[in-house]
Amino acid sequence: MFLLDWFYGVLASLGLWQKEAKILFLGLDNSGKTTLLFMLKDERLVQHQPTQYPTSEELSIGNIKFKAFDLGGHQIARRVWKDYYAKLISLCLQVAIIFGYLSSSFGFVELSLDCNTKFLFLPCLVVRTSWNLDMLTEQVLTMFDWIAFIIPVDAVVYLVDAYDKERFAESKQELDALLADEALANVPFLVLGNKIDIPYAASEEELRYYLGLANFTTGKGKVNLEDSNVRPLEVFMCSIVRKMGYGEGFRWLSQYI
Ligand SMILES: Nc1nc2c(ncn2[C@@H]2O[C@H](COP(=O)(O)OP(=O)(O)OP(=O)(O)O)[C@@H](O)[C@H]2O)c(=O)[nH]1
Ligand SMILES: [Mg+2]
Repeated sequence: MFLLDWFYGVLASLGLWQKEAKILFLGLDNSGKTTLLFMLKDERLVQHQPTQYPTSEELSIGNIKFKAFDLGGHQIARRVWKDYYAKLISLCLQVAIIFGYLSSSFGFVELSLDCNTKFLFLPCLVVRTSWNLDMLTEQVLTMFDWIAFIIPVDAVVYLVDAYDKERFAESKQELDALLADEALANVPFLVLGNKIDIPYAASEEELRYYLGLANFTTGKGKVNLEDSNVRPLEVFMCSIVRKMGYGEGFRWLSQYI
């Protein structure tokens, strides 16, 4: 009961109570994505190795669902960011191959189709002879993973290490690419300037300036953007290790999810 109250408290305080959301945590390596994910999950500070593979955490109690995807921020991981919000074509191929495998396994192709159509199913027949049951199971599981991933993204939380000024240009480049991507058009962006506990970390104004967001943020507090066709975008400064700042950011974000 205590645990339930606690979870309810954390999610309610972040404005995520009774919401079902898919949120991507993006940002350069070392910006604090995994630290934030686990802070939200366990309210504990844990030292993590750099994330090598995409991970997701789902907090679900009653009708609260909050699924966060941490895709890692190093160079190679960044290449798959796009995959995780636009895997539709690959998924269609995957479904076609599995359908082909199953239909050819049941003799459907041999029995009911004419010669020309059978030719189209040739790749499926090749797959059938080269796959075993384990491979099929693996493909089906992968397919379910992908289905989870292509469910449209509700929000992006983009983390920036506010102390690492030398990497602001690199971070801006990645952020610009995300903001320009059609697949994420109109998706709300919460930009978190993290690590403000470190002396000489950038101020909010500096960060807005270096990320080129000075004239693009849409306003803190309750701002109704429903009819304006403007993407909600705002910068909040935070320190995950001190548990400060990101709560306001999530509360702001929750009004657009
Ligand atoms: N001082 C300070 N350090 C932080 C803060 N948040 C995270 N860190 C540290 O920053 C480092 C990187 O944190 P991670 O959460 O692993 O970063 P990441 O974005 O997941 O990095 P990749 O997995 O490589 O993409 C760790 O040493 C954290 O302890 C913060 O608020 N303040
Ligand atoms: Mg990580």
